[in-house]
Amino acid sequence: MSVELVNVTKVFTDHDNKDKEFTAVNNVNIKILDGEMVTFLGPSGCGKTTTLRIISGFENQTAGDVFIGGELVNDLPANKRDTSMVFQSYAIFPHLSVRQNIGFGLELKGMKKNVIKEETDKIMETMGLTTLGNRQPSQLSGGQQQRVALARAIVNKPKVLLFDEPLSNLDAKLREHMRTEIRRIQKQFGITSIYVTHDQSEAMTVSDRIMVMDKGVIQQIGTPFEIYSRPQNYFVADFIGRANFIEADVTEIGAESITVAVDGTDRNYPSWQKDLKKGDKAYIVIRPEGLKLSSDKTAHTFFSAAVSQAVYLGATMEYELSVEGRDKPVVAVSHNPIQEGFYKEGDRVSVSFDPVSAHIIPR
Ligand SMILES: Nc1ncnc2c1ncn2[C@@H]1O[C@H](COP(=O)(O)OP(=O)(O)OP(=O)(O)O)[C@@H](O)[C@H]1O
Repeated sequence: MSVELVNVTKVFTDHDNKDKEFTAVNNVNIKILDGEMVTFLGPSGCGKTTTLRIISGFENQTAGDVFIGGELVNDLPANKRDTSMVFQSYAIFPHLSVRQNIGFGLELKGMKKNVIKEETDKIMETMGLTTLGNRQPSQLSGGQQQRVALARAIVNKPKVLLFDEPLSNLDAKLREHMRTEIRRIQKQFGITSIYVTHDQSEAMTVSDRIMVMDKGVIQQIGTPFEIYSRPQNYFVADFIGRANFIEADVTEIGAESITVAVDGTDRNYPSWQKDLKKGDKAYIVIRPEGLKLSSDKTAHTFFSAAVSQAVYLGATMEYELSVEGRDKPVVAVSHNPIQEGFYKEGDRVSVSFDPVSAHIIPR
């Protein structure tokens, strides 16, 4: 079932000072398609949880409309919206067994005992909980508890699943495992899902599309590829992953490429933010893995640099490079250091990159 927000705004008023207002969500517009999984991503306080709570009905918007399955739900209370929320604190009942926890919602609905058993068995099998049915929550690991919470949400067959930072209480390894699990189950059931996180790699793993927010405002909505490789603006490029920003000026815009000049030298790039016009100030955004290092001084280079830090991480080698005339160091990552060679602190290197790895944004 689709979920649509039209011009949704939330203004909080300070309890002690009624004149003081704070806009937590500012004119948000998004349509989430049936069966799609969309993540709201952004720094703490950007308004992602408030937006989710507005969809669930736990919070009322100040202005704008919320549609679920094409139906206007502004005046529908949370329990009538056919959404189900999975929280970071699992909110499973400590005094009920796993099986009772999962079947709880079905019992509330007054379903027959044998149907409840059937439905509960099915979901427990899908979620790998079959052998844990009689355990109490206190006898479960964090990951198992989270799986019970998820099973309990899914067994009710909600039209929309809402996830509020569901994995933030788990350790790193379990988080990685659970996010692929959540994605697998979401796809299997085809449930429209909205997921809130401040963890980028979690967002990249679980999402069809990501909505990046800052200060209540949408910065970009796009696939993980678009968000990472084709950021709309400086905020998105800087917030998602790591990026190097090279100051440039737009000298020409063609059908297939943009020409920008760095220190007076023109070069063409195939990918750019389409609001840019000739004469605009721009940044070339280049991710650390897009940079190629070489010790060959005669190689075609973008700039030459000195290695100021070299960190070996096993799978990758990370470099911090200092470039004359630049205050900020340039960051480069080699994903195959054994083949590409190791550089050590103090080495001089030539730095180049393929224009396809770069993206041009407004400055
Ligand atoms: N009930 C409230 N009254 C006043 N201000 C609120 C209320 N709830 C949230 N806010 C403010 O609205 C802003 C957005 O909050 P929200 O919880 O949506 O952010 P978030 O992006 O989910 O952040 P986090 O990742 O820290 O949870 C914050 O500045 C928060 O302090």
